[in-house]
Amino acid sequence: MTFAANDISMRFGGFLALDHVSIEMGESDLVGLIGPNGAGKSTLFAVASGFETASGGRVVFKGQDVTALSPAARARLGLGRTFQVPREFTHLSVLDNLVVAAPGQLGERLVNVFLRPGDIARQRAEIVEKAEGIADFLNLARVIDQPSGKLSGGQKKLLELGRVLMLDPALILLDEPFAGVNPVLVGEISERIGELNGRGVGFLVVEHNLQALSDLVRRMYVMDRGRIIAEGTPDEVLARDAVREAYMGGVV
Ligand SMILES: Nc1ncnc2c1ncn2[C@@H]1O[C@H](COP(=O)(O)OP(=O)(O)OP(=O)(O)O)[C@@H](O)[C@H]1O
Repeated sequence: MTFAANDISMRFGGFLALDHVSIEMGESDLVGLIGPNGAGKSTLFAVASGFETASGGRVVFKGQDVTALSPAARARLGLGRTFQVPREFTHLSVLDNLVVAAPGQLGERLVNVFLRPGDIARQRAEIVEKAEGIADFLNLARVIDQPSGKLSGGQKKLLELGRVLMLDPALILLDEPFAGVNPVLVGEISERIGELNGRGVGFLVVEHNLQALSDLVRRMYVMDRGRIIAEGTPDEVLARDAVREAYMGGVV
């Protein structure tokens, strides 16, 4: 087991956004998380990645209790996330957006700028090379010098994925990778996720495009009103009455 959210509750005032939610993922798992608006998916992501502290429960990653760790500390352990609305620096180029996402850069500490300029240059060259490799893999090489604000919606999603890949993650929490993306790029993003998964990267994917998600993942959790209401293969889960009812009274 690589990742587990155990018995997570999240209370906002009198409102219980997460009600004893548990999910588990094995190594290199590829799992979906679906549910109607307001079900609690984003809140669960926020708790899993450390952006919110749950009212109860534990988050375990690679056998370690990470419940009290910051998002950055979790990222250093290999737990990465993307956001529903991409958070790239729009005025920076694609390359620079990837470069600044690399963790632990020597040049961040002023003392190193004076004492270790050679090391900084070497590290920078390595990071640029890694960023170029990732841009190639994501089919962003053509636009690598463009300001990222000029990218299409789908390219921004790819860049967001690229920024997480700079962390060498073992597990990526992907928040709506297909939202606002044209169908051709949906296919391309799915392919890249599949390839990364084949190389051992695990994914938990929140997505409203149930067709594209069903084609991608092996297993799905369904949330409704703060609870997990179903778990299984996409076909199993989408056939269940409770799931169909949760979605607009039966129209999935
Ligand atoms: N910081 C907060 N303060 C108060 N209520 C919150 C907060 N964050 C989320 N909620 C509430 O918790 C519930 C779950 O929200 P959440 O965003 O997790 O749902 P979701 O499943 O991700 O929905 P969507 O698919 O629309 O993104 C909602 O009713 C939301 O209003």
